[in-house]
Amino acid sequence: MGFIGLCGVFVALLATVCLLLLFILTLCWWVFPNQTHKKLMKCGLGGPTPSFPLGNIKEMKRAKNDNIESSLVVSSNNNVTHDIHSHVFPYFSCWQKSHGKVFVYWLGTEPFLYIADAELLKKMSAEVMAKRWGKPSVFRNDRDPMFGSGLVMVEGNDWVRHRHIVAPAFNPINLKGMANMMVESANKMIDRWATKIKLGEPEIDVEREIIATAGEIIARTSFGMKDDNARDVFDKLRALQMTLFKNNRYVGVPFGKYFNVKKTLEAKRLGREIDELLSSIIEARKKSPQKDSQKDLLGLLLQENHQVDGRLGKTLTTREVVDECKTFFFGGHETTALAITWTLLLLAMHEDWQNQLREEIREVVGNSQLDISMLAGLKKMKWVMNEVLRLYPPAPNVQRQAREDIKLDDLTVPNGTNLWIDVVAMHHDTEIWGKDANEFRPERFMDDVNGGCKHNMGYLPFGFGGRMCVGRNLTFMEYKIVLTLLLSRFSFKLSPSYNHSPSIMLSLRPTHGLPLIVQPL
Ligand code: HEM
Repeated sequence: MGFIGLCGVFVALLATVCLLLLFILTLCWWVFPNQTHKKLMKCGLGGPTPSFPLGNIKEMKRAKNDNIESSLVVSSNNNVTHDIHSHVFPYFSCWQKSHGKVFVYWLGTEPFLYIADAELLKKMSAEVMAKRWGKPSVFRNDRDPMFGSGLVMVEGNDWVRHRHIVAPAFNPINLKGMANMMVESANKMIDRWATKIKLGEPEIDVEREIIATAGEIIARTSFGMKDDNARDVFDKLRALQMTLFKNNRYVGVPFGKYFNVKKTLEAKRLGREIDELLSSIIEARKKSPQKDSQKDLLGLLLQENHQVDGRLGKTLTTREVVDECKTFFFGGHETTALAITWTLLLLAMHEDWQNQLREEIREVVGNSQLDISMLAGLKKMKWVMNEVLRLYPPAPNVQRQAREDIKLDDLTVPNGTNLWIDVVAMHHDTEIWGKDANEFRPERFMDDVNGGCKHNMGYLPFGFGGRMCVGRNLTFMEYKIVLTLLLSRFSFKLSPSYNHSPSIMLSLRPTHGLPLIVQPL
């Protein structure tokens, strides 16, 4: 065969490969997603019309940008409103008006079943056990540098294995050993604030301060912060979070990651460096003669791993332990910090509750040193926490992906369907909470763990079913320790410069920080 003949064969081969690729992409981006969409529409569901390749992202971004600069102040008494759903999820709130509490919308080429209906969720979780749920592949890929194959993202039997090893580390007896680390980090922050106040600067951005402190606490409780390697990991984890979430994102859009190649590559580099540093910390720990005396989560994971070593399917590899450490950091610090931050906003607005909590602290702790056994006595503080997590849930949504067809009465959710559960909408729904759903009333939790909600799936700050948050005991402890120390030293007032504009950046946070006027007692 001559040169021209060879070229012809090569061109024909290339054309075949291109056609095949085009065929596969058409199937993945158009045919399969539209089949799912049609099946859901046949069950009577509606939703906004998508366009290719962005789906409904354009409308979502437009609505979000319109809201970001606006503030939710009720002008009469300069008070803020807690009716935040239409502000943080303006697109969902708008689509709910036309399509109800369950509808289909699209992120890029991925249809999502939107759910703000507690009853439907109850039926689904009764039908599908934790192990049989998946997590949307688009989010698993997008958040790979943060969570890898950590507990938040793993599925099936791997999830069961990880959960069996990770959950015992968070039992209250193990957590006791971490209380001192929390007290030390909180006291460092308190000293910083006291110095600022002495210098005549009583206005403090408590959000920034508390996120930094909670980051330090989670790093210390997860993998220790004794050496430079650990500090380096901590700095890089924070940088990774900024890189991933300050970036304009196009999740679900074909090649969306590459719209900002620089940021994507930076995230990959940081992810790689963090993995290497954490691996070296873990290997050093395994060889350390004092490894059993280190009471952080990593020490407990390695012990747990060691105890069951040899039994099939019950151990984590070093790679998996790395991913769990990252998962604790990303899943645990900002969520807890935001629970404390929103609490300080609400206490600054409700001086009566600030005083009630201070009184309770006086009764329970008195002049003694704060001891972990006292925390259970802080009952009103628990009601306040529950109410804050209802009004401002740091984890504002939960996602799932069906791994099989799910049949519920008239609705069939096809295998592969992504689900988006809108926790903010459910927590503010007057149909299940009553007319005062948007008011701060901690006493609703006095005699009822569900806060008087008419539906037991209407309150989901820590998720639901077997995948319920594994770190919630750690949060309860940290919340009570930090708040007790803060309320014992300072009083809080809202600064006139506060602009109430909650927004979603993975978690639900105050867009412009939380400046408070802090005074020593
Ligand atoms: C206020 C604080 C917190 C909130 C609001 C929160 C919220 C949640 C929610 C909603 C889920 C369920 C996600 C889903 O079903 O897809 C979850 C799961 C999880 N959380 Fe938390 N979390 C908090 C604190 C923590 C802490 C302190 C840690 C660890 C240090 C942690 C680690 C995890 C892990 C590993 C999972 C995955 C559990 C599983 O899938 O089996 N969280 N969290």
